[in-house]
Amino acid sequence: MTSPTSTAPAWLSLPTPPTAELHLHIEGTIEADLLVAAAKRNGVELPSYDPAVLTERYEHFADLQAFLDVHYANLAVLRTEQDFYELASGYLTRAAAAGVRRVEAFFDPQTHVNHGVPLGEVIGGLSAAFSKAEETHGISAVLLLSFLRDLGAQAAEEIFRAAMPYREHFVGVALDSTEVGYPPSLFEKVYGMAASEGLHRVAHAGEEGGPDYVVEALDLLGVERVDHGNRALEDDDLVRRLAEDGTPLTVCPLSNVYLKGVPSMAEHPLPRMLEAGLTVTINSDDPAYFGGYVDANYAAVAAQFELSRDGLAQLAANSFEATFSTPEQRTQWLGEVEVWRVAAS
Ligand SMILES: Nc1ncnc2[nH]cnc12
Ligand SMILES: [Zn+2]
Repeated sequence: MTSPTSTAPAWLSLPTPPTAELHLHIEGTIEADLLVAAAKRNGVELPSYDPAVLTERYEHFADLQAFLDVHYANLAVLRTEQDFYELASGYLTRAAAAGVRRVEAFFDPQTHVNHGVPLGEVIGGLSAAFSKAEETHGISAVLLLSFLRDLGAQAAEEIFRAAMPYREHFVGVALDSTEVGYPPSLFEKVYGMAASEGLHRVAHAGEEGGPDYVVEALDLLGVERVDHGNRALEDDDLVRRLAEDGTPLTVCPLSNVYLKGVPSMAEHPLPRMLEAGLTVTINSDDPAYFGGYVDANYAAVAAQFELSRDGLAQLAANSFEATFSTPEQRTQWLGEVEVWRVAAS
């Protein structure tokens, strides 16, 4: 994997710009130490209890599905409200060190409910950590309830109804898991239900699915951001539309390399996205699996594409502009980016 080298410009040694993280699966932050500890205390079998053996597998995913198979198997270790609290607290501690000021994180309730964990324990643990993130870590943190597309539309509607008693604990809905074969059109009804509840809407599209998946997410689900969106580049009209509308893409560079969406960081479409005038944001997706947190993603693209400090500050500003936050919060964070940009010169 690409990492900053000794030939990197001096300003790269400065911390990552203050940033928002808008494409982060909270379950994808499960580091091997929590994985092993939770497995032991909950009596869940793992293929190994050696963190080095467990994480060695993460270097060799053939594609998205190969990752998801390992990821979902690992998540069987999470059983109690305390497990979810520790998961979220661990992430927030690492995110604060990586420069994150705002996180809008996905959680996949269906995974846990299907493991027999009550929904209230999942949401209780995550939201307990998130609601004190500002005080503890200086991070504004909110949740997006994500539907597993491969479980289908009916299951999505069921979990959505079940989550309504916890409505105040999440600000939007999302769509993730196996993409190809599960187009956004299947989820039009549940996204309509979410819109009626005043929830924000985002969806993974164009990670492995074609540009038609991105068009459907925009037209049928009414998404305000596209998660990944890489394959939108195959459709010039779509690229023009995304650029004109300023629709943010939550791009995950290291994830794309680890899951073979791109053959190498050198071939990542980020420069083409920027040239096309797309509103790109940088994110970590599942950082426990893909070589690092959001700072590692900034560092990887900065080193690979020799981004200027202004370029990095623009990516950070895009991330804050793309948040579901208040104008006052955005003004505050954009000011912090400007301070970073000037200090980095
Ligand atoms: N990159 C990704 N794409 C789709 N679903 C996911 N779930 C966790 N990470 C994912
Ligand atoms: Zn993702």
